[in-house]
Order: sequence, then structure tokens, then C-alpha cells
Amino acid sequence: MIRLEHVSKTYKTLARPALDDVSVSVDKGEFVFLIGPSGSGKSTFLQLLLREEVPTRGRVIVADWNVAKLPRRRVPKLRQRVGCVFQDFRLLNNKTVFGNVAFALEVIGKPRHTIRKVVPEVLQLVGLEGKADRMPVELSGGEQQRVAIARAFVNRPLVLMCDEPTGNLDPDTSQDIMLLLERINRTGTTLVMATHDHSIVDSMRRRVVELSHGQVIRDDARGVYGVGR
Ligand SMILES: Nc1ncnc2c1ncn2[C@@H]1O[C@H](COP(=O)(O)OP(=O)(O)OP(=O)(O)O)[C@@H](O)[C@H]1O
Repeated sequence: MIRLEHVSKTYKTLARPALDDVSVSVDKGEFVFLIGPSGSGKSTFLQLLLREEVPTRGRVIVADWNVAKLPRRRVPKLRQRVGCVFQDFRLLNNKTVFGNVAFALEVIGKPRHTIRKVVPEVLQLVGLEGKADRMPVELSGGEQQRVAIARAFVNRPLVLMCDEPTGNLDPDTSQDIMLLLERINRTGTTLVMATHDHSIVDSMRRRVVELSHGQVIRDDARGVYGVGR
């Protein structure tokens, strides 16, 4: 589903590459934690999957797309198939919960009757039934993240990439969000999650890819956060 082949990414302002000869392959339906210290290249890795950045060297394959070679007009199609969730939720604060999720369908031209059917379904899936008419500011952090997950999932993406999705949440709320992400993963959605949260990684025992200075230094099938630390 995802393949990085000898990928390097250099930014002009950086002396060393943000990613340095990274090769990683993720199968359909896998759940992968991407860990490593601040600045190790996790966000850059995720940005390459979305074509927010292009590699300096190497190839990035998502589904059947060679992402860097994708013509600009096809990028929106890629982004329908790769959902994303961020630490800071990134909701539209002038729209209701329903409006935020519906927006992801409106921009790709889905008809109104489909939106009216699909949005309540996905709000129920994420545990926000009854909150459709709330504004984001009226929600807790955990609820806001559920809206963001609903918005990312409403198009049934092949891949859901999450950049520190629990970074602004307390431990109990983080656990609830992880249960939701597991549920989404069980529907067959491939999940890649960058995190600094030791306890989540240690409790879930999923695949762990560790980056350090832009290189993969560990890839464990059922890993924990720190080995020997
Ligand atoms: N657009 C950019 N321009 C220049 N340098 C960048 C850019 N984006 C990232 N970098 C640099 O690339 C390196 C890797 O950054 P990246 O954000 O991928 O790390 P990270 O592991 O996600 O860190 P964090 O955990 O703090 O989010 C860092 O040195 C960062 O300063």
C-alpha cells in the first residue's frame, strides 16, 4: 500500500537531510507507529505520502501512484485516498460538526442526499451522534479530534495518516482515540501514526518504525517505544 524506496529529502536550509535513504514498505491494513525524537523526520515522512513534499531522491509509492510523479491535477485524488489527522485538529471553526465532515464531501462534488446519509453514519462511528449541530469550540479536545477523524475517514481512505493525534489530549482521552483508530484500522484502512507517546506504543504492540536523524534505525513487527532505554 505504501512503499518508500531509498527516499532522501533535503531542505535547502538544512545541513543534513531530513530523510536519508529511507526504505519502508507498509502492507494494506497494517497499523504502523512512526517514532523518533523531535526532528528525526516523522512529519517529513508523512508529508511525502500526501505530496505536500516531494523526495529529493528515491520513490514514494502510495496505492498505485508514484506520488512525486503525479500530475498536479491528480493530487486531490491522492488526498481523497490518504486521510490525515493532526495534533491540532485543524477544524473549520465557523462550521458545525456536521459541516466540518460534510465539507470533505462537498469539495469533491458529492450530492446533497449522499452527504445527508453518510455524515450521520460516520459521526455515529466516531461516537459523536447527537453532536452534529455543535460548533467546534463547544467540544472537548477529544471530541474535536473525533470530528477530525470523521472528516478524514468519511471518504473511506485507503490510508489514514495521523501526526501526533493524541499530542493535545489527556491519557484517558488518548486511549479512547486509539480505540477509535484501531476500529478504523480493522475496517481495512492502513494506518500510519507518528507519535511521541510511549504508553500508547507500549500498550498496543504494533509495528514500530523508528527514525533517528532521518534514517530508519529499527523496524519491529510488534514493537515497544524504547528498547533498552
Ligand atoms: N519545510 C521545511 N524546511 C526546512 N526544514 C524543514 C522543513 N520541514 C522540516 N524541516 C527540518 O527537517 C528535519 C525533520 O523534521 P520533521 O518535522 O520531519 O521531524 P519530526 O520527527 O516530525 O519532528 P517533531 O517530532 O518535532 O514533529 C528537522 O530538522 C526540521 O527542522
